[in-house]
Amino acid sequence: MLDEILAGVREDVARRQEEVPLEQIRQLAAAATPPRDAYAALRRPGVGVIAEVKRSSPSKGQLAEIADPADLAGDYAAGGARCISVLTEGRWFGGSLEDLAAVRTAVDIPVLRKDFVVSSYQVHEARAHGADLVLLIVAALEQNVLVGLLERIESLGMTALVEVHDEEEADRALEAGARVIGVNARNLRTLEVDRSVFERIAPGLPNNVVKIAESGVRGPHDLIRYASAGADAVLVGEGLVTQKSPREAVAELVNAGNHPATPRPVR
Ligand SMILES: O=P(O)(O)OC[C@@H](O)[C@@H](O)c1c[nH]c2ccccc12
Repeated sequence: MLDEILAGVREDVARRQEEVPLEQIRQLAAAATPPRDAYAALRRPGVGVIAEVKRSSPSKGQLAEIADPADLAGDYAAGGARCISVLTEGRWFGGSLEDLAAVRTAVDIPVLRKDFVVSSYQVHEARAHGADLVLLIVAALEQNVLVGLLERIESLGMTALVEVHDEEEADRALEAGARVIGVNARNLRTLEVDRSVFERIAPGLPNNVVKIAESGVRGPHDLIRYASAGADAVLVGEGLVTQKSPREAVAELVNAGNHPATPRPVR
């Protein structure tokens, strides 16, 4: 699955780059409104909620229409989300860079560009559309490319969220210098969800690394389970976009994350 998605992404990037060349997107990135400090936001006390704008997924097809992503993001922020994640991949997830830009102007919290980033062009593009955080998927990148992209993201003042799915990838993320690591419970090759992956990997990560549990959060009890294993934040898509009131659904998770009985990471 991952390889098929990546092939489409490379085609789409090449097409966009023909229209807006690298030099131009660099200038747009340099002129963009300054990045917000996502690292600081994610280190605040309590388990944070990163709420995702996600229309479709390769495993489930369409999840929600989301006619107005800015509106949804506003609801997430009102519910107490720490950051907003915006899927910008179009073919499988139904997202776009326009969604990212619209969300960024609608909220005052950090915004993640969630995509399959394989080139520095996409990093500048992320910044040009307002991103504060950029996802890097270790399974999709050679080590030297991972290192280069991570440095590029941080040098533009953004934060890299480095996604892993097993111990070997976690070691590669640390070696690359990641300070925010996301453990995806979903295997991007098979699309299967295994919530125990976070419990296996998180205890091996250093205290100063921000740990994010990604995928499979259906409600407060999954958040508490991830928190017990050391999560600083959870990243939630399907479990929010399919709710009648996404704002209340976020608020419920945020309340669970702030509850005195909910474990919090030691540092
Ligand atoms: O909808 P869920 O199960 O709450 O998952 C959200 C998020 O973790 C998922 O969208 C995701 C995690 N890593 C990714 C990488 C690419 C695309 C999507 C993702």
